[in-house]
Amino acid sequence: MNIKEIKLHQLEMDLKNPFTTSFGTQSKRFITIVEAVNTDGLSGFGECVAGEDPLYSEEFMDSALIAMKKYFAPIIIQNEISHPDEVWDLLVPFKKNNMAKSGIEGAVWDLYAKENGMTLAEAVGGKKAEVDVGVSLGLEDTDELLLDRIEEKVEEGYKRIKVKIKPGRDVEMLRKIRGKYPDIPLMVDANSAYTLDDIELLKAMDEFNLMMIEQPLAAGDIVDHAKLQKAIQTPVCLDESIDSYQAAKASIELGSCEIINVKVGRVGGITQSKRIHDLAAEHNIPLWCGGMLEAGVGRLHNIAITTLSNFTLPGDTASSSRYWKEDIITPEVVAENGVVQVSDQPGIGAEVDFDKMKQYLKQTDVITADNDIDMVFLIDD
Ligand SMILES: O=C(O)CCC(=O)C1=CC=C[C@@H](O)[C@@H]1C(=O)O
Ligand SMILES: [Mg+2]
Repeated sequence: MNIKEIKLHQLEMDLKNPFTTSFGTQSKRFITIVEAVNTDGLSGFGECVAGEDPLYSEEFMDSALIAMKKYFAPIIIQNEISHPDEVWDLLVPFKKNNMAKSGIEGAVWDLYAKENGMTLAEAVGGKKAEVDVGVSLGLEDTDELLLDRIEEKVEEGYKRIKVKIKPGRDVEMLRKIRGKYPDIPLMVDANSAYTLDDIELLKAMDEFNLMMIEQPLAAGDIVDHAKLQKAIQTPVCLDESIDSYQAAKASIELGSCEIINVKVGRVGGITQSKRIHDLAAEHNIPLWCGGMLEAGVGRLHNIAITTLSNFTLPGDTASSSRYWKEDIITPEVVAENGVVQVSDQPGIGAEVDFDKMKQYLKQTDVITADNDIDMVFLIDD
């Protein structure tokens, strides 16, 4: 592959509806679209999913942008790459910054697939022609408003409903949901809002026949998650805790979860997602692909990874129109009856539409071979 420049398109996009979790409410996304251009002028696209503030994880948009600009983009341009799996090895001396790494790596994956006339799904080794999707609903001011939202999404045919919970908005809210919808595939996501002191409350959720409870305890608490999983029947699913292959391995060995939510950005990209996929498959731990309120590029990457066989549970890859008045890709992602068709076009399978993107674009930085890797340390070969 001959990558001659990397462009970092910085977007500010209004969400159609504010999204509330146990750690706060957001109504905008600041997203960087990474464009890797080869010497023939062909472009591959990735998306950096870092949050606006370091609340979901330690990474945030400004830190990720600096990491991409200062380190990761120049390194990718200045090194020979024959396959995108090599990106991880080139970046491995740099600790964490996984969402920044993944944004860059994603663009290289898309470019690689396009250079080889393959879909991104084929390039990652996926076989499915369509994937099942669910929907993730934020907290609403009242349970009644949440029930309205659920009704809408059930009617749209999503394959599972995920609702956010936090202390004070949990058991009673779930009782109302189950009262109205005794049988829908339902799961909850706590975004680390509880501790083991809440074990009786978490046990009480067993009565709701939930598909899983996602990330009830702190990200670093894989030991406590193992204790919790032994005490409750509801499968624990880890999200924030799984920030690497090693974290996945430790969590599986300790019995900290029965399900893993793979977010490509959180684990450092597609190559690491595949490693976690294979490890989980060996241990019969089912996966699903979590969302980060992505624009179209990230959404298509998520669809591609979901085509791997052990992504057996519906992911968060809902229709573009659930999030945006207008997405930046043509065609947009459309879920019909909870199913998204995987595009048969090369790479991510849709065009990044610069005309549409213009309305959101704040700035584009271009990194070329002339950009030095501005480091104090020298890295040994
Ligand atoms: O993209 C989606 O629809 C999923 C949104 C979602 O649930 C999340 C997005 C970003 C950070 C978190 O709040 C959260 C999650 O924890 O999964
Ligand atoms: Mg989550």
